[in-house]
Amino acid sequence: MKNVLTIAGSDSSGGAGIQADIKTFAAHGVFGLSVITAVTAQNTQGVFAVQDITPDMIAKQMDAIFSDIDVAAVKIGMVSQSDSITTIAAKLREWGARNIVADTVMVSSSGYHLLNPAAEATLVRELLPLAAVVTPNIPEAEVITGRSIFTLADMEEAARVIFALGPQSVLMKGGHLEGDSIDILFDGHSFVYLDARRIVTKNTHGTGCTLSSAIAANLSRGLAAADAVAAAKAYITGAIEHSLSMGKGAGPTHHFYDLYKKAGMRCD
Ligand SMILES: Nc1ncnc2c1ncn2[C@@H]1O[C@H](COP(=O)(O)OP(=O)(O)O)[C@@H](O)[C@H]1O
Ligand SMILES: Cc1ncc(COP(=O)(O)O)c(N)n1
Repeated sequence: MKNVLTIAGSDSSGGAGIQADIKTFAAHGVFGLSVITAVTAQNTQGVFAVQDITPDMIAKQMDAIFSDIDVAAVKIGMVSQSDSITTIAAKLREWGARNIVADTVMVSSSGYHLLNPAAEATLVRELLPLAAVVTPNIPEAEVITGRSIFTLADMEEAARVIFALGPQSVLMKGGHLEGDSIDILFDGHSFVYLDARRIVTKNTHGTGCTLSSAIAANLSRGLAAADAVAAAKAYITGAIEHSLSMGKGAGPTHHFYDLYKKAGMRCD
C-alpha cells in the first residue's frame, strides 16, 4: 500500500484539514500519515481559535516519518507562520520528498485568516518551487499574482503567472466564480479544462482540502499529473454531490457514499 502524508492543520469539526485529508486517503486506498501544523477550534459555522504547533515539533514529526517510512506523496495544507513554512520546505528538501501537492490555504471559507498575511510571500517563495501541483483558489491566486480574476481568461493568465513561480503545474480552481465549477490545469505548455456542473449546496466545507489530497493519493499511485487531477476532480464532485447537512453552517463533503450505498445505508 502507498503511504501518503498530509502536512496541515486539524479541524475539530472533521470537514477540512487533516481530518478531510485522512478520509480522502482512506477512500483512495492509500495509507494516511500526518504532520499537524496547528490545532483549530472550528465547526461548520467558523474558526474560533488556532494554536500553532512549534516549528521544532513540526520538524520532529517529519523526521519521525521520513526516517522510517517510504512516503509516496505529500499534500501540504494549512501552515500559518513563516518559520513553520521554512522548516517544512527545508525538511521536504532534506528528505527528498516526491509528488508534493501544495494547497495554498490562506483564508477559510468562513473568513478566518489561516495563513498569517505576513507569511504569504514565504509560502510562495518556499513551497511553490517544491510542488508537482499547486492548487490555488481564486482569492488565493489574486493574492499571489496581485491581479483580480473575473473570467476564465483571467484564470489562465493567473495560472501562467503562478507557474512562473516554480511549480511543475498549476491547478487554478474556479469554485469561486459564477456558473459551472471549472478548474484549469496548466503545465507550462497547455491548458486542460476540468468542467463540472455547479452543485447547489451550502455544504462545501473542506472541498479544497479534499481535492488536493485526492490529487496526492492519485500521484502516489503513479498517475501523471493530468490524470491525477482529472480523477480528483471527479472525486470532489461526487463528494460535494453527497455532502452532509451537519451542524448549523457549511457541512462537510462525503467520502464514503459508494460504500454506504453498497451496504444499503442512507448516505445523505
Ligand atoms: N458548488 C460546487 N459544485 C461543484 N464543484 C464545486 C463547487 N464548489 C467548489 N467546487 C469544486 O471544488 C474544488 C475546490 O473548490 P474551490 O471552492 O475553488 O476551492 P477552495 O475549497 O480552496 O476554496 C474545485 O474543483 C471546485 O471547482
Ligand atoms: C485546518 C483547516 N485547514 C483548511 C481549511 C480550509 O477549508 P475551507 O476553505 O473549506 O474552510 C480549514 N477550514 N481548516
